[in-house]
Formats: sequence, structure tokens, C-alpha cells
Amino acid sequence: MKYPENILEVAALGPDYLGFIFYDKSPRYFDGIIPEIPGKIKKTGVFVNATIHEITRKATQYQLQAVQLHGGEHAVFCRELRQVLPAVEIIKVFSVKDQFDFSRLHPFEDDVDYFLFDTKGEQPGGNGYTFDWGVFRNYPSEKPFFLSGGIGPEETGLITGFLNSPGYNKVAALCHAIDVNSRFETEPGRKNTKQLQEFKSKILCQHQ
Ligand SMILES: O=C(O)c1ccccc1NCC(=O)[C@H](O)[C@H](O)COP(=O)(O)O
Repeated sequence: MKYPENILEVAALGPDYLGFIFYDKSPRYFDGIIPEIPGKIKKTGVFVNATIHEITRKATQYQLQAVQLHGGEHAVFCRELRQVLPAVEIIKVFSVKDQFDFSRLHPFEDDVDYFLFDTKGEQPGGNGYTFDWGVFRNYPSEKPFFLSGGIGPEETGLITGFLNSPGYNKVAALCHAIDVNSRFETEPGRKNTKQLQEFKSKILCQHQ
């Protein structure tokens, strides 16, 4: 999110999280003021290889309830961050191409709250492409995760198929949130509220 009036419009749809990109090479880079939004929506700072000091500064400035780490942050870094910001959820992102080696998650198990799976692309995030969710057949963890990467208005069938499919049963139950971004934008950082509303209604209606 980037623009105050658009933040308020999207907040009115009742998402669980709202993301603010603190990566200055992104067209969605956020440096503004976050208007007052309902406390149950978790303000989430998105970082790429930022220092603990930078993350702490933004977390304090914007009263973030979650941070999403999109760079090469390692498990020890996440552990240190947790010590400094114990009340803030830590979401560690992994980029998936065709295959994914899930053993990479193991070192992070005790130090993050959620994993987030995004599509590997030219940029650290916001690439707008999906990956093959079939990789989740090999998901070895009990940790809930965010499903991300190129999810757009046309993906509702795919999502509900994934969430309801017996083939994925245990994994689908661990899908904590659906993360959407560029495919719902009218320009970088500005979300199409109508499309988001329809998307949310369809998912809620189709997911048993
Ligand atoms: O969106 C960005 O510009 C961005 C830049 C650098 C790191 C992360 C970024 N976005 C983070 C997200 O969580 C996106 O929602 C995720 O990458 C999916 O984006 P999209 O493929 O556009 O749906």
C-alpha cells in the first residue's frame, strides 16, 4: 500500500494484514503516513536485507505488527530480530522457481512465525507470476504459511481448488493467508478495491 485514501479503502475490506514496502528500489516504496486503521489489521513492513536497526526504526515509527523479510536474511538474523521485537510477527519469504528444497526451511523453524512462498523473479518481490503450487505436496513443516506470487482476480478457482483439494489436505490447512499485490493494482502501490472485494467474496464463498 502507498496512498492514504487507498489504504483506507482497502482497510475497509477487513484484510488481516496490510503491507508497506520499505525497499527503496521498489516502485511501491513507502515513506508516507499511515492513516488510522482498525487495530486488528496487522501493519506489515516488507524489507529486503535491511539491518536490525532499520527494521526496528520502521517498526517503531509505524507501529508495525509484522515484518516480512524478502532478502537473504538467515535464521540467526531472525532470532536476533525476535529478541529486539518480541511482539512483532516475523514472516520469512522464500522464492520458488520450478522446484523448492524444503530442507531450507528447517533452520528457521524456531525463529519465525510464518513462511511466505513467493515466485522467484527479477525483483525480490512483486513480480506478478505464479509458481507451481504442486511443490507443496512435499511441504514437510507444521508451520503455517502465506501463499503469494502473481495471485490475481482470475486465480480464485485455483486457490479454492488448492484449499479444498484432498491431495493437499494437511498442507492446505496450514495456508494462513493469501498475499496479493501487483495483479490487483491500477498503478504500483494503488490497489483496485472493487477487484479485491470480489476476490475476497469469491474465496470465502467457495472455500468450505
Ligand atoms: O512489491 C514489491 O515491490 C516488492 C519489492 C521488494 C520486495 C517485496 C515486494 N513485495 C512483496 C510482496 O509480499 C508481494 O505481495 C509478493 O512479492 C507478491 O507479489 P505479486 O507477484 O505482484 O503478487
